[in-house]
Amino acid sequence: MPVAIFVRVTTLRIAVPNKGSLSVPSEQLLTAAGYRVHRGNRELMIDDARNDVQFFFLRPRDIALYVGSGTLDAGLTGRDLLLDADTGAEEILALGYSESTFRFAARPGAIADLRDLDGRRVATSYPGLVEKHLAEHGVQVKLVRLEGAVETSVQLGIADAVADVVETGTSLRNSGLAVFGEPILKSEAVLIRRPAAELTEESLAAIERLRRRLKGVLIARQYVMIDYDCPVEVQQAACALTPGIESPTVSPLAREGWVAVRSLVPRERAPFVMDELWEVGARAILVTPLESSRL
Ligand SMILES: Nc1ncnc2c1ncn2[C@@H]1O[C@H](COP(=O)(O)OP(=O)(O)OP(=O)(O)O)[C@@H](O)[C@H]1O
Ligand SMILES: O=P(O)(O)OC[C@H]1O[C@H](OP(=O)(O)OP(=O)(O)O)[C@H](O)[C@@H]1O
Ligand SMILES: [Mg+2]
Repeated sequence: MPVAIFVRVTTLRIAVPNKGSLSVPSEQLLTAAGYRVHRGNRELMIDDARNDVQFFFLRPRDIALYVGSGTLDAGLTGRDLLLDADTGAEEILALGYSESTFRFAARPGAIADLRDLDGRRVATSYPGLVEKHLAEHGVQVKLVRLEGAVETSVQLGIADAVADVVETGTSLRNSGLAVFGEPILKSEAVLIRRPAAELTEESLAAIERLRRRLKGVLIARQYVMIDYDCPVEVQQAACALTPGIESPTVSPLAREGWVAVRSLVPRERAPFVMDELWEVGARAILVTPLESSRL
């Protein structure tokens, strides 16, 4: 007797980093955006039926491959990994974490300029990115491909220079290396999707919804809501300090000659804006964090 197997067809299949520095902040961001993405038991896939999304937990380095080939619709990865894989997947939103630069480094004084690399051995885990950059500058090197701990390769004598991720610079310093030349790239976590031409209208709309949700959380993290009361005479000066993203909301107060103002201010500016508002005569100044937004 034939057995009917019910397979749910999801609108969106999304790749999420399963380890490394992208993994925890990616899960936190998706959770804050209302997705069920927490892996209680090292699951390889989570079916978030309520949002009509399936999440696949993959190595960060492989994510651009899955998305570029159309196996998955969207994913979270690093810009450097996306460009290294060069699969046709498109960056559609910068996510603001796992920030780094990608740079050349060598023993101090050994190599000063990109052109000095000609004919030398360069170690990297990002061969695609490095080859493309060097080709654009007409420089030919012997690439040494490594999985990680790239900085150690010069000390161990298998390379003359490295091209690697730099954040604080501690790894380079500990290996007795110094950067040279211009940064190859500024990287951070990014949301990527299949080339738009390959997506159905329904999938495109679902990815746009995902993008808007993630952006809403990022904006909520960057801004706080500020509320204050002020005399009508200083309203203009106060509003100039809190212009908001579009325009502040001004409402009349029961107290004659006073208004209440509500606006968004960048989180790190909030204490300074509060001081300045007080100086112009605003009172009852309150700051509240945002959980999410849709602007
Ligand atoms: N120290 C770091 N600071 C900021 N971003 C980093 C750092 N190391 C790696 N990244 C970024 O994290 C992303 C993922 O890189 P990768 O897969 O190498 O993860 P990882 O955090 O280095 O973990 P692992 O080395 O265990 O694989 C890349 O976009 C890379 O630029
Ligand atoms: O400038 P820093 O703050 O030192 O950070 C940069 C280092 O961090 C990452 O290394 P990771 O620990 O992931 O090891 P890996 O090189 O083996 O990936 C990256 O590959 C660099 O080596
Ligand atoms: Mg690493």
